[in-house]
Amino acid sequence: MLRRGLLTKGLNSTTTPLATRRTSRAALFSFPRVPLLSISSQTPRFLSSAANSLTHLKSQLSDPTLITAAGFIDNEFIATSNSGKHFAVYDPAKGTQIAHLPDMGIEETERAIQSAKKAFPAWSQTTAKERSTILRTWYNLILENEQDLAKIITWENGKPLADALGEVRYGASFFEWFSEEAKRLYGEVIPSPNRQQRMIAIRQPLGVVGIITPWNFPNAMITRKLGAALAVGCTVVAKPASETPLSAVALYELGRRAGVPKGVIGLVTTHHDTKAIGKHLCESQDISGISFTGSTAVGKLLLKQSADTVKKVSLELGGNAAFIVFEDADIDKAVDAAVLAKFRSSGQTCICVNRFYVHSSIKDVFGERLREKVEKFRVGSGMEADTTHGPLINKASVEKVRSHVHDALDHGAKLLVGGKESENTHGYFYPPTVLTDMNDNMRIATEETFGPVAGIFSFDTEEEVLKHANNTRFGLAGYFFSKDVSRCWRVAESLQVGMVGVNTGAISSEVAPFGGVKESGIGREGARQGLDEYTQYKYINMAI
Ligand SMILES: NC(=O)c1ccc[n+]([C@@H]2O[C@H](COP(=O)([O-])OP(=O)(O)OC[C@H]3O[C@@H](n4cnc5c(N)ncnc54)[C@H](O)[C@@H]3O)[C@@H](O)[C@H]2O)c1
Ligand SMILES: O=CCCC(=O)O
Repeated sequence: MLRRGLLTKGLNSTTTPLATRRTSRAALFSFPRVPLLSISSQTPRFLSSAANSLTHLKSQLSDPTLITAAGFIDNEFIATSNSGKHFAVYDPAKGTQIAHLPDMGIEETERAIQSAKKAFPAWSQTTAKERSTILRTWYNLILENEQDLAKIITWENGKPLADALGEVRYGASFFEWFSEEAKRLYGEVIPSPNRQQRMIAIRQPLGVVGIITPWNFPNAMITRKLGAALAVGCTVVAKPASETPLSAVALYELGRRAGVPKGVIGLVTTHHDTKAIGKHLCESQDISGISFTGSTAVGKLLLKQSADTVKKVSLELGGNAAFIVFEDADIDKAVDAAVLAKFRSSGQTCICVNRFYVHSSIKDVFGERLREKVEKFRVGSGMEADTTHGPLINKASVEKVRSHVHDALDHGAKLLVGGKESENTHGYFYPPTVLTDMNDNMRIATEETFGPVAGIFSFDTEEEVLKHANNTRFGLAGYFFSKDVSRCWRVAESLQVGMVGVNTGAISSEVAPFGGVKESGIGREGARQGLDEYTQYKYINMAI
């Protein structure tokens, strides 16, 4: 399952570091080694090492101009911050620095806001067809550059190249979808109760919106928001995660080429000033809406910070998905879906399963078949062709996953596979792990692990499992397997979540409303509902 420098102690131990054991293909993507230092200890020599890495990355692309270590304000790439500070971006498969981006602050954010504010009147008055054409052109450019965009995702996020390519296409699908939906922003003609009045409701763009995105889908989480915002005529100031800003910059370069007018899209890159910039976006009277994807804790903070200016806030937050396998399920299909729904992006998606509930009569066979599948995973650098699962994003993520596994074992869980880390890896890896005999006293029962750990709980009745599945403040996604049609309706309607997969582990699509209930969020992305987050109704009463 684990290989090269990642081999698990006790399974197949080795002392050779990953970096020295690359395949020839992977060697194409190896970077000069740069010592790990904290950002505050950066020196010019240090910056130049990262610049070398960046030059090396560029040389691997068909179009090197897609990578720029810069933010984007007023249609210009800005490579230095006002403070002169930079922050580092790491390759999570090696733990080495690959780029330094300008660590922007309030001043640059305000400049981006003012630029977007200035651009709003003209952009909001373009026709739907004009906006649609620009989005469609941008979509085509993304597909033309999909291989390069995928490499950039893998470099900074770590996911396997094939998954990164999947993300690029998924991300592009939001531009395609919203280029079409732009033309269908229909209002309503309301049958008037008064013969002397005619009533209509039109839909108008909010204005300038602030967008904050996470690192787990560095491309698609931006396009899902940008596509909808631009389609209705909003202008945008976006702040990508500091772990993965290069994907955002590459998208912006393609947006510039697609003809997005000056000021319509701004991009502020930051690490140190993340909190201050988030607060500034929320409190600015020139920002009319906030759209955030990330953790529930930060989402709550942004919601509070937006209260004083009464902003429309759209939140796509954390989850704690249950995956229920009833006694009448097709077990093989359930196991295949479990692999996808749990281990996609090494467990780092918001809709990843956090708790498996398997009927007690099939718990052992389900666990055994899942173990067999997981043992076949190939964990390693996302750049290597046979890698099925990449690293986690950073050290803190590995520590959280480790603590969840230790906590489960301390409370009586049994390890079916994984759980033992290599001492020889340079990146942020955790071995895909399956635990059984889980119980409610374990942290995994209530906290989102956001990593490659499947914990199997057992149950006996439908009533009991629904109670457990819904016993959480999260409500993003839920999955279940059953062949009983009545039960399928019953359970789908009873799960307290925004999205349900019935006999499937793959639910994401640009045409479907993505979002959660309870503390998993407010609002929907994708689908026609995705436009609602960026528009408001205006009622017009016309006396005749
Ligand atoms: N519901 C969804 O669609 C969805 C999608 C992806 C990720 N997520 C959730 O995101 C979490 C993982 O992502 P993460 O660790 O990057 O989340 P995070 O909340 O730490 O970061 C998300 C973004 O918010 C920024 N940020 C952090 N603190 C901030 C602050 N005080 N003010 C303003 N911005 C701030 C980060 O820089 C990043 O850009 C998980 O909980 C996952 O479930 C949800
Ligand atoms: O991580 C959250 C988004 C995942 C998806 O859109 O499928």
